[in-house]
Amino acid sequence: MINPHDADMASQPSGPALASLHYAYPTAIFAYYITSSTIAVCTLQTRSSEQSHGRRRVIIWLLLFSILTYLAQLLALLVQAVVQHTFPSEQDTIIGLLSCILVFGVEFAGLSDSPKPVWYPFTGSFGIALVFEPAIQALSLTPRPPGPLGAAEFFDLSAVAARYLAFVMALLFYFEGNWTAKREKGSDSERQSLLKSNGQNGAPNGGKVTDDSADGEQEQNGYGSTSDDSTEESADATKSSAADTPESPWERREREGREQMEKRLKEKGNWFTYAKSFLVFFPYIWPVNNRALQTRIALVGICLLAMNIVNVMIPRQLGIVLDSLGGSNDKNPWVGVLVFGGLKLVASEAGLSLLRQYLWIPVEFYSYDAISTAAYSHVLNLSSDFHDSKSSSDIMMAITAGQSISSMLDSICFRAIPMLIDFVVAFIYLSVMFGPYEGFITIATAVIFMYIATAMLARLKMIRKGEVSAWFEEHYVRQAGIQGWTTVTCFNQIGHEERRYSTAVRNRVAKSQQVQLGYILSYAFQFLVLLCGLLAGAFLAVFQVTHGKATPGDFIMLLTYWAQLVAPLGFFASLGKGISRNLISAEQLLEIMQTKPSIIDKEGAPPLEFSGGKVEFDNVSFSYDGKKEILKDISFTATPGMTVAFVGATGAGKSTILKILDRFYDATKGTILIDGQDIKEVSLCSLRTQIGVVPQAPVLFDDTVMNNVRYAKLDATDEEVYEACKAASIHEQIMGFTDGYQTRVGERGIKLSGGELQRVAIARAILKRPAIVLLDEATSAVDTETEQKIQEALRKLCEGRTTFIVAHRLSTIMNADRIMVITGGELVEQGGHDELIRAKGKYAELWSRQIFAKPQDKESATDKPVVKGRKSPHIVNDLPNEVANLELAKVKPVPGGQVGTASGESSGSEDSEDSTQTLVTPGHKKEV
Ligand SMILES: Nc1ncnc2c1ncn2[C@@H]1O[C@H](COP(=O)(O)OP(=O)(O)OP(=O)(O)O)[C@@H](O)[C@H]1O
Repeated sequence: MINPHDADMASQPSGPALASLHYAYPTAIFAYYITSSTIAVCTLQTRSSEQSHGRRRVIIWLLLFSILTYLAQLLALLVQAVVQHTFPSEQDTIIGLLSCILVFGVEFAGLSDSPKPVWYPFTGSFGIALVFEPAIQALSLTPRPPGPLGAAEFFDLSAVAARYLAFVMALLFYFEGNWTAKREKGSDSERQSLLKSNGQNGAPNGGKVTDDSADGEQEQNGYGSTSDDSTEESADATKSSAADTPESPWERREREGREQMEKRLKEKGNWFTYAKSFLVFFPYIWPVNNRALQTRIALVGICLLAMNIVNVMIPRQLGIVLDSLGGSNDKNPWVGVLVFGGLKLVASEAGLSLLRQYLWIPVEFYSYDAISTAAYSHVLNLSSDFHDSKSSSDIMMAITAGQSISSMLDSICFRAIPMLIDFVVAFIYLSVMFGPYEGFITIATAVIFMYIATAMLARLKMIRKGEVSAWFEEHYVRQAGIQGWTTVTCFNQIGHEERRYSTAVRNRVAKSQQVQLGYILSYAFQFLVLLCGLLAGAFLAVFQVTHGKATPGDFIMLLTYWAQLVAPLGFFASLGKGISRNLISAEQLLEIMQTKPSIIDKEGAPPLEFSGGKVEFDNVSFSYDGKKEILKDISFTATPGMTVAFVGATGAGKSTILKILDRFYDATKGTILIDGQDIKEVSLCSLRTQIGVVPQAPVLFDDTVMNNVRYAKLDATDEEVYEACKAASIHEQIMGFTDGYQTRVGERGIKLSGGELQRVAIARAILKRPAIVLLDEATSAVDTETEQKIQEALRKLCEGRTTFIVAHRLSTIMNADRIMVITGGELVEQGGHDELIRAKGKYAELWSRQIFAKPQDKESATDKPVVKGRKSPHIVNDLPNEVANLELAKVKPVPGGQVGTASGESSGSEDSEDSTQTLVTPGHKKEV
């Protein structure tokens, strides 16, 4: 039975003070929670929160209990209203209770989701509740006539008291948990042995697994940190399978980007300063000196604002039309429909949206153009240390990441910001139309929706990762089967490949189905949240209409507005994920843009003034990584026109000398002078203009022979190119190609033979007419005639020029003006061939080892395929028989005919440092 006094209470409207408290209470909690959580996230407190709280689970239960008390109060009020047919006049009480359920529901979800939360957003909310709850209760009882409490009043009061107690207990448990944790920490450190226990970081419990909380969350210390097999087995299957599968290149890139982002985020300390580092891109996004584009951007902004206004006007107009049809207003419905049609047109893809996109096109391409070209130019200007440390595919991916910055801005400017404005407008408009709670319901529903949608997306992450791995696996198996078709067929393994592929496809399909199911469930749940919000809003609107405070048209307006507002919410929920993915890509580009080239011109560096080409190395040392010295105190002088050959074991540092001479790297100690000028003091461009390089494995562009040769001098005439090719003894051969000089050479010059490739590279160097030539001499197996042609071409290239050769052929070494023997980065000997032989040192040793080696089997070499880009053997004895005999004559034969034995046995080990042969070097018998 309902007490007549209770009925009085139910129908009695709240006073203005109580009503405002009903409004203010959830609003204050919500505002505090959102603000403090945002601060915690932005200042990275959520990341550094390492401690799990011992009483977290109890506090979650207490919070749930409080939510249930709100629900109980709400139900009691509704039952009372239905039974007494006094549909509640206390709208502020009902909406207040609904809002409290929503707000504390969000907190409940937040607390349950994070095992190690930042606490102040929660404890602060409980504190605020402790102030508001008694105030509201006191005000609601004040106008009450004296007498015993009715059943409803008693129930209400009990619910509030129980909730109050729950909040107090939650706070007490929180402080008690903190205090216990502190005390345990203190006593642990007191009990801790002065001597560290066996490398376990002094773990006081001897490494035992501790259950540190009532939650049962385990923190593993010491020995216990080794994972238990049984636990692993029972772990989430998806997780373990994801951990087992090897990382795909895509996953690696994602992981590295994420790690990079987290690292920088930690360094910056919070999201604000982190975001500031992206200001590097500002000039590429904002057309700094372009008024026309700036005007377009301003017009786009106006379009967006206009769109926000139209978004309110459409539902409002629909309401007006409906009211005019129902007679609630005297407006002409025909005109109303026409206006409605006009507004719809403006809002459509043929209206403002068209105008906005039209205006935006040049701006969008401006930023693509600016970012892409700036990134590409920056990468090209970076030095060898950068290019040697990054894979080309990673660099290319990073350059295309410019696109993600544009799309991130697109999402933020054209979708996120307009949506936020829409919500603020909706909040204000609905608050004015239907009272503040209608607005509040809108905002609260949107926030809860996004919270839930984001949480669900995060839960789907692991399954999605599995799907991507399965997709890569499928792709890999398919590609391997098709690429290796010949092998598959030769070994009769078509059946095996078919089975392998079908397993991969089935695995991928299973994973995709899981993801799909996850999405469907997530959408269903999100829809339910929106439905709850809509019902709450509609309930309030119906209340207003039935009480004559609003028209049916307003109700229709609300429904239309609601539908319009919530439609893009799905996008908003995934915005965070999209932005973080774009940030990861942008991070990779940012890292490159922040890398400074290590080899740069000094300010106002003059050009190199060439006068002959004298090169001096003065105590030059070098290290690639700053730790291991690759070159140690190298000093020598090469006079103009001299040919210097570097010999030494593989990895001795010969090529490195050429690299620092061409300033691909700078010497870490000492100076390099060209014609008396320090190469670090002159401009890089002028230095490289004077130097011509022929690498051991030349790389050509996938272009015509003509364009490849002309690359050395872009304005060279055809005649000049022909001349260079003639000098390089390749002209005739090129003329024999199907398209002559217009023949395309294929990727990296794949369609040319080894000898042709080398001579095209030499022709290119000849066309450049360098003053100094750097040659990493190749020893590809080519036929005698080609080899002679190459030698001839090289002779023409080096004629009269200071030349440095990393020499692999005995003939080159012996013909050099000066031979430099490099061992372990040190210049151990230098001098002419005969001089060094007489010195009986390291060179004599190397030389004698090779001179007894069987010369290349030149007949069979003609048929050998040339392996391009392969490191050549250390030194090759390419001497013609007569010269070899002459050289051999320099060696005194020893009794026993050891010479003949050595030459016969060493054919396969010319470059082997370890081969032990009994050899005779000038003057003495030696074991090598
Ligand atoms: N970019 C690099 N970064 C780090 N170390 C490098 C780099 N290039 C070469 N090195 C190391 O420097 C040492 C000298 O290399 P370098 O290429 O100069 O030897 P080399 O005498 O020319 O050998 P080879 O005759 O086989 O070409 C080697 O140990 C090599 O591993």
